[in-house]
Order: sequence, then C-alpha cells, then structure tokens
Amino acid sequence: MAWDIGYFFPISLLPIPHSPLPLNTAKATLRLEQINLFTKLKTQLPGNQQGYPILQDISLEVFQGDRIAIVGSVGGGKTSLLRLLNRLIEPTSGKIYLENQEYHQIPVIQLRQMLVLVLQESKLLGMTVGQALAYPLVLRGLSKQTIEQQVSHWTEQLHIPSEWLGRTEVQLSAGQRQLVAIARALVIQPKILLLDEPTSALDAGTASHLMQVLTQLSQTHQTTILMVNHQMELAQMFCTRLLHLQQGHLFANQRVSEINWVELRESLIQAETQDDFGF
Ligand SMILES: Nc1ncnc2c1ncn2[C@@H]1O[C@H](COP(=O)(O)OP(=O)(O)OP(=O)(O)O)[C@@H](O)[C@H]1O
Repeated sequence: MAWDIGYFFPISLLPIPHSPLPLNTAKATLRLEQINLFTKLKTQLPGNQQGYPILQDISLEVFQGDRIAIVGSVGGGKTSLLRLLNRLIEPTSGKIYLENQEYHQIPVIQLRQMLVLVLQESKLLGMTVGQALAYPLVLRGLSKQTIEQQVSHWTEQLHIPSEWLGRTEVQLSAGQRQLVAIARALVIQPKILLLDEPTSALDAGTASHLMQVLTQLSQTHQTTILMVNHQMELAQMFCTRLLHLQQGHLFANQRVSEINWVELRESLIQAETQDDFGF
C-alpha cells in the first residue's frame, strides 16, 4: 500500500522528543509474586477495611514468546490484571518484575516502550487513523521512510484499507476502531503486548485472521502476548498457555497441552450460571 505520511501528518508540526525512544531489543519476562488488589468502595462493609478484593494471591511467570489467553467469567479480574501489568493501577500488595527488575524501579515511560496495552475502548485523541498510527513512531524519532514502511506493513497485515487512513474516530465502526488500535500497538513492535478482548467487535473471519497475525508475530519476533478473550475457539487457536481467573483467584495456569477444552468450557458456563443466579 503506497501512502505518504506527510499527507496525513505534517512532520514539521509534530513535537520533537528531547531523546528519541528507540525500538526495543531487550528480552521480556514477567514475574508476579503474591499480588493482591483491593479496591476501596464507598459502601464498605463494617469490618472490611481492606475494601473489595479484585485479585487475590496471584503468583505466576510469563516467558518470552508466550501467547497467553486469559479467560474467566465476568468480573473475574482479567482486565484488572492487564491494567496492573501496564501500571495503570498499583497492587495493594505483592511485587511485579520485568526481567528481574522490580516494577517500581523502572520508569513508566520505559516500561510502556516495552509493554503496550490495548484496551477495548481506545481513542485516537482527535487524530486521523494515519496520524494515530504514525505518532508513536514519530515519538521514537524514526525517519519518515521507516514510519511509512512500518505503518504500511502493519496496515497490510491487518487488512486495513488505505481509505481509512484519513478518517477520524467518529468515521470508524467499533470493529474498525478495534483493528486500528491493535495496529497502533503493533507498529512499535512491543516486546510484550497486552490485549483486552481484541476481537469483541470483530467478525469471525477478521478475528480468526487477527489470531493468525498475532501467532506469526510471536513466532517471528518472540513477542510475548497476553490476551483476554471470552471466545474459547479463538483462545484455543492462539494460545500456548492459559490463565483462568475466577473471582480474583488464579484458578488454573496451564500449558496448552494440559488443557481439557471441553471441561474448561463447562466450568466457565457453570461459573457464569452461578454468578448470574448468585448460587
Ligand atoms: N475502578 C474500580 N472500582 C471498583 N471496582 C472495580 C473497579 N474496576 C474493577 N472493579 C471490580 O473488580 C472486579 C474485576 O473487574 P475486571 O474488569 O478486572 O473483571 P473482568 O474479568 O475483566 O470482567 P469482564 O469479563 O466482565 O470484562 C469486578 O468485580 C469489578 O466490579
């Protein structure tokens, strides 16, 4: 796809970063040790001064190149786990390490160069699609040619047509916005990619294609991917490992060869039924 970034984003108008952010070359493994997350609600129960438990005693390790599906019934703590990993929120207790370095010792900007979170509702912040895709690369001080190559590569990979590049957020459907948000994360080639229900607004064909692109990405670049997904067939297609969160507890942490998908589906349906009817 041939397009000129200058058409969408006059480079001269872009902020020049004081020190360009390089693309990452470091390894990326994560370790969580006894993570607890409690949220203080205004209506706390008497005697429950800690607040409402969202995640409890989560310990796990994530290795480079892992493709992890995070599943569980609604409110199980899946999104909260991703938000913790991106430091949008802090744990109440416990520690998180990236490459053996404790999170608090890593400047947030450095952490987020390596690790990118794509939430379900991502905003283009008033930019066109072309501008939004180029912006993180401009911040990294890359050349115009490299930016155009990267954006072209990932828009092609995700089957994003060039007509979308001049559109703003309101001119995109929910599914189109979701694909653009994923492309914006992929252009910077993060070492760790955190995806919160990336296929919730996509049709079956596009969702399945996305799983193939992500699998290929992790195989060729050793990208570590953690993805929350309610669609078991997509999780099955994509993952090398599965985390099952149930009411804030890590109910299972299994390699793909250990997973009994039939039992897993049944246990998820059962948990949802219990949640719905308060059993
Ligand atoms: N900011 C917050 N304040 C209070 N409670 C919160 C907050 N964010 C999340 N929670 C609560 O934490 C629990 C876990 O929420 P989370 O969004 O992590 O679950 P989830 O597994 O991603 O759910 P879903 O599958 O529905 O997206 C829920 O009970 C939710 O109500």
